[in-house]
Amino acid sequence: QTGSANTNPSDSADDEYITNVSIGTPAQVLPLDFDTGSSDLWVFSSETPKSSASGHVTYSPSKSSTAKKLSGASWSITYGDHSSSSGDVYTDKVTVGGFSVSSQAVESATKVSTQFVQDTVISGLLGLGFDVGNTVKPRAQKTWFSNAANSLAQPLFTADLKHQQTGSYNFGFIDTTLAKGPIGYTPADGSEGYWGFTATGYSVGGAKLNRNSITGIADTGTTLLLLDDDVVNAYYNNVESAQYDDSQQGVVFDCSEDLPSFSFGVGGTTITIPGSLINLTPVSDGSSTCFGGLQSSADIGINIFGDVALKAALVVFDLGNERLGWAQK
Ligand SMILES: O=C(CNCCc1c[nH]c2ccccc12)Nc1scc(-c2ccccc2)c1C(=O)NCc1ccccc1
Repeated sequence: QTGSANTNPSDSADDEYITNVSIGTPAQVLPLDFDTGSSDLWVFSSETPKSSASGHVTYSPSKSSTAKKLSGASWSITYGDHSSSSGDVYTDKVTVGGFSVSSQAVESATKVSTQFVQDTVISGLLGLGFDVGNTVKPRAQKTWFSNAANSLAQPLFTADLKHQQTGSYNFGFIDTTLAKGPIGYTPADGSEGYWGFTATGYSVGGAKLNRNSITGIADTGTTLLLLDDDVVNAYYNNVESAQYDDSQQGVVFDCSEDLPSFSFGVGGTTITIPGSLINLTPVSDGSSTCFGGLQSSADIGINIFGDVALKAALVVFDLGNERLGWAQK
């Protein structure tokens, strides 16, 4: 058994990726942000204040014959950017890419922060992190993938995110035709709920990889590639017009710059992010100043290989073998 779902960038900056999910009977289709950096499946619902839910597709458990209230359960999540949501919990049938989980915890939002209220292209998140990261109390719930894993042909999924094109999340199989290079595997550390791993070194502009390892997480729910200052400086020292912009809270440069590539070693293979993927977007419409896709992780305390890095690879999230696979695209 397998599943395969298309995923699309939400806007011209590839800020997030939208995947349609069917919940309940009859199916209610919601656009969700699949997030390997968290472990809750939460949605805008009939219980979300009308003013907050305006413009969003919502889930109505009362309209689903298979919905059941999970009595006494609640959830509350806050992300590093201080966005947050909370609410109560139902179980219902959830289908992703043609594969169904009959009794999935669907976390209904009774409160959502402004950031999510304004982000009307998504109706919530589908966490693909490890179950230990789930916020439901008094008993943590399993992610959709964790519930599906034992019935899938293989207990793994792949992410194939693309710049301004349709990509895919595949469950239970690896479509190697999506990759150009071999898959390099490395152990995954799920103890914090994230898909943690260590890159063995990095290089700028196609030079030979150094041996400075980088430990971080593979996070489809974060837009940027967030790394230590010494790595970020080594990269932008090659970009003539690069400078830190206080108002933008990041490094910006002339949009006309020919950016160098950034490579990292993982599982015996090398993943190269073309410079074009690091030129993320103009700081505002029509501006000739662009915002970098590589930024500092200094004030975060964790390195995040977000969408900017993931777009360069086919990434295998292999729960069965507790490992991550990376292949150049
Ligand atoms: O939370 C996730 C994955 N889900 C994101 C869902 C989401 C959070 N706003 C959203 C808004 C829209 C859609 C999805 C999301 N990843 C991790 S691990 C550590 C941090 C972190 C910890 C401390 C400080 C900073 C980050 C984050 C983080 O906050 N990333 C988002 C971000 C990272 C940097 C800048 C902005 C956001």
